[in-house]
Amino acid sequence: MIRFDILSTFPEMFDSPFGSSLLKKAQEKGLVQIRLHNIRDYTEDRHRMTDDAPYGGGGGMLMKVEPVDKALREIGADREAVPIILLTPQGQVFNQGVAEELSAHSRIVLLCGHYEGVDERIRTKLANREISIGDYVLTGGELPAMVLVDAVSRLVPGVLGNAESASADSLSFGLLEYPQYTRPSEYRGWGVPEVLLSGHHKLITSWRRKEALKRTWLRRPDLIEKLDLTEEDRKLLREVMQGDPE
Ligand SMILES: NC(=O)c1ccc(NC2CCCC2)nc1
Repeated sequence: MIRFDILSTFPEMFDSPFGSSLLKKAQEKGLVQIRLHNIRDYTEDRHRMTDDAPYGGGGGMLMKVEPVDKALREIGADREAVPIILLTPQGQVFNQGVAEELSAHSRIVLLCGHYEGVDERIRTKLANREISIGDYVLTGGELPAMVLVDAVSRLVPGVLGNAESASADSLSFGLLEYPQYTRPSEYRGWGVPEVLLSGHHKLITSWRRKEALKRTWLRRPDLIEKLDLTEEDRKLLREVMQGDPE
């Protein structure tokens, strides 16, 4: 069971991604709980302002610290034990390893910024982690929050059917996915590799491992260095590097 508290000025953005398919089922099964908090509900001025102009001038508006602080105190997130994550391009780059690490927590708080940025005190005094989903700038932290919730939730036991168990993810083993096929075995002259139709599980497993190594080596050689390859892997990789047509 994992509980996400998401602070946002646009909570309605989360309705559809969390209202369908696996994430909806996961909530119905009580495996994942997602609570949305509208930062605007924690403003105290008449205009319910959540942003203001930056000191020192310059264009754009910044997200104010008080409403975020009041929201955090309301949900009672103990800053020591709970990851309070600000989604920001300056953060630690999110990947499968970070998703695995976060899935071990029972509670995660996500702060979604907006406008040109957030008051620095949100970063230094309220959040205790910063995560980026990649090197690009978005209008808000909501989409990164959805990505994080999706990637972490699917690792919670029971969320994925035991068939597609998350542990079988190639990225969990640091490799890209091998080619996958389903019926029909022939379509418009496009066939399926014989080995997959052979029912020979040992051959299928090594074919898949080799294809994953080949694809990773060709597309993401940076991932290869991080692997602790078995002797069998090295043999397969040598064949791949020699352009073995197999
Ligand atoms: N790459 C990212 O994960 C990311 C996160 C937040 C963001 N924009 C937000 C940050 C504060 C104001 C808008 N842009 C990009």
